[in-house]
Amino acid sequence: MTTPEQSAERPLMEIRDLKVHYELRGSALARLVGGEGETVKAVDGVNVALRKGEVLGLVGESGSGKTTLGRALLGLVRPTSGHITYGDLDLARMPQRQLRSVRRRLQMVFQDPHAALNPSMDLATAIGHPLRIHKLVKSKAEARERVRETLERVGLTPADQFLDKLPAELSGGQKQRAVIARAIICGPELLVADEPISMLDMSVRAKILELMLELGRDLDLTYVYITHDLATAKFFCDRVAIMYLGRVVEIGPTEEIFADPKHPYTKALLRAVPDLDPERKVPRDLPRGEIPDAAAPPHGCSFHPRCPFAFEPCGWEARDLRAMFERRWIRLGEDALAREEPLVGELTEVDAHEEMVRVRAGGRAAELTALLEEARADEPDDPLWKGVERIESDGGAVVVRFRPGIDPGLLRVNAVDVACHLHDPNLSHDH
Ligand SMILES: Nc1ncnc2c1ncn2[C@@H]1O[C@H](COP(=O)(O)OP(=O)(O)OP(=O)(O)O)[C@@H](O)[C@H]1O
Repeated sequence: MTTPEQSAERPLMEIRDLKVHYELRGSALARLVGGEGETVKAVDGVNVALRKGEVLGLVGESGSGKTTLGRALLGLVRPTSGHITYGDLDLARMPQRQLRSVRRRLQMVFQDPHAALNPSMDLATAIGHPLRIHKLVKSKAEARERVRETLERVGLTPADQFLDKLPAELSGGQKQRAVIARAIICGPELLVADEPISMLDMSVRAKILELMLELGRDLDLTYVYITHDLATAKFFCDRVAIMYLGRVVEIGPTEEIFADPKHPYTKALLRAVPDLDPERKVPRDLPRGEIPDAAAPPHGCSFHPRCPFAFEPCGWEARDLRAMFERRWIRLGEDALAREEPLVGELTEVDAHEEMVRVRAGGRAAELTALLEEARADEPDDPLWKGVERIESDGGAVVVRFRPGIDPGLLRVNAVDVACHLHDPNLSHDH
């Protein structure tokens, strides 16, 4: 059965299995010894259908891939694979030359209005520029008239007083209004707004968002709003997509995401709101660990090393065991480190994505096994232990085997799609 929502009109844009991977060349030394560069998976398999007229928020910590995804939607970044269907076109595969003509309909509002405007160009020239590029006006006078109307629309009034101004003569809020004017002057359908208010004074932030909402209604715009700030996402967005390491981990109506977040990462982000420090990008109470490196994302669910609810299928690997020891030594101090580190020395060098780890214990296999059991007894609730299937001796070595990890896909729960095994009725767990 299709719900009214599903049977609604065709999406404005459909993003399917989109990947943007960057090849890093690697250090000179690594290349000399034949090593390969790393690949940063900035966007790693995103599926989203953008509905006409909606405001979709892309929310996540720094490095989660929001900007890369937003830029890919406008053809400003070449995807590695996947599709971006816009009308009958696939923007992911279009040659740059053809993309240029589509870009009139797809515009971006940047974070820094000071950098977005050429300091030596007056507003009439700067805002009118796209009209001339896309040959939408016949004369300078016509362009000036269109700019005048657009300035009125964005609240830079009386427009005549702004036409000949230079950016330096404007306040931050006025500059962002000018940037918005330039973005809407060619009649776009989609605006990707990347942190459009984060560099503005607190006093003008709400006014800019209100202006964008008003323009959205009047001009039938669709917005992708990129932010790490959940408070503004709650105010501004119809739907929110929570991103983590290049993937959408939860997406749904803003109201439901805020009232009943399903992914442990979304829950952790929401606990950090309201926030007294708007500059802080990483929620203080996020579970252990930093956001991992996008060049070597964790196995299975990328969030599992930080997730307090992680369980058997979440993607345990050798690195998690090493991280457990690092936490243990921070907790127990120098003495434990001096005593235990030589025993698990090889383990601390393990970096691979391995579902098993073999540590040559140099004749001390029994001691190492005992240490692992001691660590488990000390912190039995550490989710890592759910992932450890077996610890066994093999000759002089100790082998730790992990349960096989499964990559979580998006599952529908109420009105929300969430990529988390906790919500998969086919996987047994005790939460
Ligand atoms: N041109 C590039 N070359 C290599 N890596 C890149 C490039 N652009 C982005 N990345 C990497 O891709 C990942 C995602 O970056 P992106 O800027 O999209 O994230 P973000 O969520 O927008 O972060 P922020 O909020 O800090 O802008 C990061 O690890 C980043 O370092």
